[in-house]
Amino acid sequence: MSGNQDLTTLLRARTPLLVIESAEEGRVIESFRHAIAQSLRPLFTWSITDGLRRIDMDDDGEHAVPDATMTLTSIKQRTEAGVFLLLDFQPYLRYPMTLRLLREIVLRQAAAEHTLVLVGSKIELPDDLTALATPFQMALPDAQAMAALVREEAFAYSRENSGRRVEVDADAARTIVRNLAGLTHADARRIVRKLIYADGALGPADIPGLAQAKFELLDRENLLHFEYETARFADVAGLARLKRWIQQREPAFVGRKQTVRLDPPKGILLLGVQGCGKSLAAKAVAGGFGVPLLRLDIGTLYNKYHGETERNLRAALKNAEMLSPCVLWLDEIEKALATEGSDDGVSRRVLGYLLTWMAERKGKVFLVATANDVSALPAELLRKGRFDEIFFVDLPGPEARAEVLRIHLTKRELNAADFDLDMIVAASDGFSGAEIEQLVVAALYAAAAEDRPLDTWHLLDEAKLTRPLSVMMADRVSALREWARERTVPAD
Ligand SMILES: Nc1ncnc2c1ncn2[C@@H]1O[C@H](COP(=O)(O)OP(=O)(O)OP(=O)(O)O)[C@@H](O)[C@H]1O
Repeated sequence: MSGNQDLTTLLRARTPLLVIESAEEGRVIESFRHAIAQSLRPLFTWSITDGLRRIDMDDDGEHAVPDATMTLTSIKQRTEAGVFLLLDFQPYLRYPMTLRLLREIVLRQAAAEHTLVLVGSKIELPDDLTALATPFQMALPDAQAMAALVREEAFAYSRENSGRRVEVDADAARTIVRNLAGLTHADARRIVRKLIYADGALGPADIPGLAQAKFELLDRENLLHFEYETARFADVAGLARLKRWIQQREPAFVGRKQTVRLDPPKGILLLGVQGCGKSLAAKAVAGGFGVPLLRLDIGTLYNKYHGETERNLRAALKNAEMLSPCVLWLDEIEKALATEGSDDGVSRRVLGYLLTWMAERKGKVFLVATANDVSALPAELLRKGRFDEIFFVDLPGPEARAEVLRIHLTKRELNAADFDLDMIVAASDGFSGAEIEQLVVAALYAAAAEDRPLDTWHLLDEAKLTRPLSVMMADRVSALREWARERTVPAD
């Protein structure tokens, strides 16, 4: 359960034991102060430092000593039913006497209908108590509360800086408020303060920093990778159709106002020959949408957390939703989802969960799955409607090869016009983008060894020495192309 309304209901119902996992103790206490007004019961807090204190009215100064057992005994003896917030009580849950007293109070073996509330960042109950406890989740702040929090922080900055006003870009501020969703008050406040105090302004330049800070807060278990480097489409040679597809969908994905209502795009599968730019394209999709890129390596989830794959997948996808709008990249999806083999049905359950999530996800999470080996991909994943489109990323044709050369020469501060690109393009037939890049890298070493500037001949010599994958694994590549012809759309 969550929300202040629900809390009032739980107190009215005289729920005997509530468990609240939250690091925001102050907010929990405040919520109870509000909720208690209608329940007509006295409200107490207990902590090891202050003992038991009444907080809904002036304290009577009659504090029980901080000892946990004595406190519970005194609660048990009270005839007037009260609500008791036990702060950081976890360490005492290992003592038999404490547990017995808790159970007696909760089971109303005492006369009064008390409500005990365990509050702490992490609370693990013994089985006996779990059955008697009601977990309660504090409501996260809504957009209105986030906007108020941003205003408060801007005001605080101004007060501390001799009245200097924070420069606020209205559009960026709206995006910031939207992107704070999913954070607690304390975390959101920390981030906003950092953004404001960095330069006394809130503007578009703060949005990537916000995504990164939010990622660091949410993905504490390192289930996802935040890809700091997203590519620009200009860094990717070829793939014209894929680029056009993304550009057409960008307004609908980011939610820009349009005359016609378009369904937001959900995701694509990039299948293709190794080294032809699938990973690069995934990065460029995030760059094209102007949102962060998160990579989920399902294969690592299996190895890293043996026996907890499904729980972690669920947590990773939830984190991605909290970080939306974003692109979620599932790399080498076939390795994780191959349902043949003996892993006790884990991959089948993982696939099932992923398919359900794809169909029902709420946040703006655009999925980019990449795969090399179609034979290992489960048929369910390829069924119509799962992805918006399945693109095939083939070996680059002559024009795309020239572009790959231009991109990688320019990256190394060389002028592509100084080279005979036509000759190199002809000599690199069947090369992948990665192999062409390697050509440039190796030729540069050869030129450096001769102490001469790089020229066309260095590149041609290296091309002669290269045996591309498409030759070494000709059968596999042609089988993949054959398969793709009928079932996919060419990315170029
Ligand atoms: N179309 C391209 N344009 C520019 N560079 C490219 C292109 N294709 C590949 N490259 C270069 O090759 C590198 C490796 O390519 P990338 O990892 O994107 O291929 P991939 O298809 O994902 O390969 P794999 O299936 O092995 O993961 C890229 O980082 C980039 O430098």
